[in-house]
Amino acid sequence: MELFKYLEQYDYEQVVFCQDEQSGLKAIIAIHDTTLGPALGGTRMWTYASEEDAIIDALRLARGMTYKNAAAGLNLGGGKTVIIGDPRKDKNEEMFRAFGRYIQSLNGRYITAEDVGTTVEDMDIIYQETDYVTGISPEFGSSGNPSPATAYGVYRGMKAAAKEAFGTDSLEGKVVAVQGVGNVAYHLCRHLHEEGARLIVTDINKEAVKRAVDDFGAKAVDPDEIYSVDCDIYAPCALGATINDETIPQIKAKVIAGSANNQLKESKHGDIIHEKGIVYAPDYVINAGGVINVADELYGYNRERAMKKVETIYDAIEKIIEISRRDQVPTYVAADRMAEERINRVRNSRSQFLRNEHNILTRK
Ligand SMILES: NC(=O)C1=CN([C@@H]2O[C@H](COP(=O)(O)OP(=O)(O)OC[C@H]3O[C@@H](n4cnc5c(N)ncnc54)[C@H](O)[C@@H]3O)[C@@H](O)[C@H]2O)C=CC1
Ligand SMILES: CC(C)CC(=O)C(=O)O
Repeated sequence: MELFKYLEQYDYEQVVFCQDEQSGLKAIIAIHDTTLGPALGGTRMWTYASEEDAIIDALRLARGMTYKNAAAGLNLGGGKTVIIGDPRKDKNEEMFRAFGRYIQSLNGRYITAEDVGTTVEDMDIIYQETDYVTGISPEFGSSGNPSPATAYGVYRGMKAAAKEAFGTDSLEGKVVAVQGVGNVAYHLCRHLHEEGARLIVTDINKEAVKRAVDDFGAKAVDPDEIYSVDCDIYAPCALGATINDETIPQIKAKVIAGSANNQLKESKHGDIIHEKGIVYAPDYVINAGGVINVADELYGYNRERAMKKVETIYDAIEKIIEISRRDQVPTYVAADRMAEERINRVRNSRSQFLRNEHNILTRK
């Protein structure tokens, strides 16, 4: 791939390749934009088919964080890490310590947290080497696992999208097809079950499926079947790019609302679902609960304050739907506009000669 051409196209600031032979660490830290503040975004550990796939994933996820943090009103920029490896087999303490030292070397330009394949325990190890990590154990005064907060935000955003599609935000009796019932979606299923929604679930991990079936009476289907099931709402909660040329013709849902990052394979897929009349809750707006929660740590964590802000994801989705209607654009375009307007306002108001050196990391 022509890396610099790609970096230029979306104006990335920095990419750091981290290698530690002894522990097996191979990681890519991508920092997209720090206009609003230090780049905050989680660390994903995954087995990629190629190094190029890993780089592209890191870059796409980092850019998504710039938009997510901006749209959520956080004073944070966008970044993300991917560690190449199998989270079930390749993790070790030295790897996360080595990674922590790389984060420390960036001096606060990048702050990490959990993502797919990493846990609170991994963040605790990183914390041995750097202060620039969130989502560590509550014993350290931190917010712990961000997934329940993410799930609550998705639940709130799903209700707002349902109101647009069905005329009511009640999810009682609605059929929700959930793809991937991992950390976030398990908690999402709990909220939906408590409200009386009916669940259809799938996962490549059989234990995760069994837990949702046992705990919430969900119906299980094979991974390939989830797109075509009869449902009101499709909730993509696994990996990205599941809204694409192959899946769109199969989807019967009137709402797409889930936690996965980068759900649209390409922008054109956002246009296609809009033309089909599907209400799409833009991924980085609806799944901002986790980052809102961990970002609160930077001011001294207060769960009540954090969750109050997570609740407002309902209003954010309502606002985006309103802009989409008013400007006759798909919801993903409306969300991008909202995020870009905020970044540009701040960028333009910054003087070259009066830089603010204030560091929001009060823990330092
Ligand atoms: N954990 C968090 O707080 C946040 C997570 N997200 C995003 O939400 C999504 C889920 O995150 P987590 O729940 O933390 O991850 P997770 O790893 O706990 O859950 C993902 C689940 O998807 C399953 N899966 C993977 N590929 C699949 C496929 N092709 N078909 C069906 N199931 C499949 C996995 O087996 C796993 O159970 C990810 O895209 C993540 O980036 C976004 C914001 C915050
Ligand atoms: C898991 C979060 C704390 C941050 C993040 O990386 C995300 O929202 O995707």
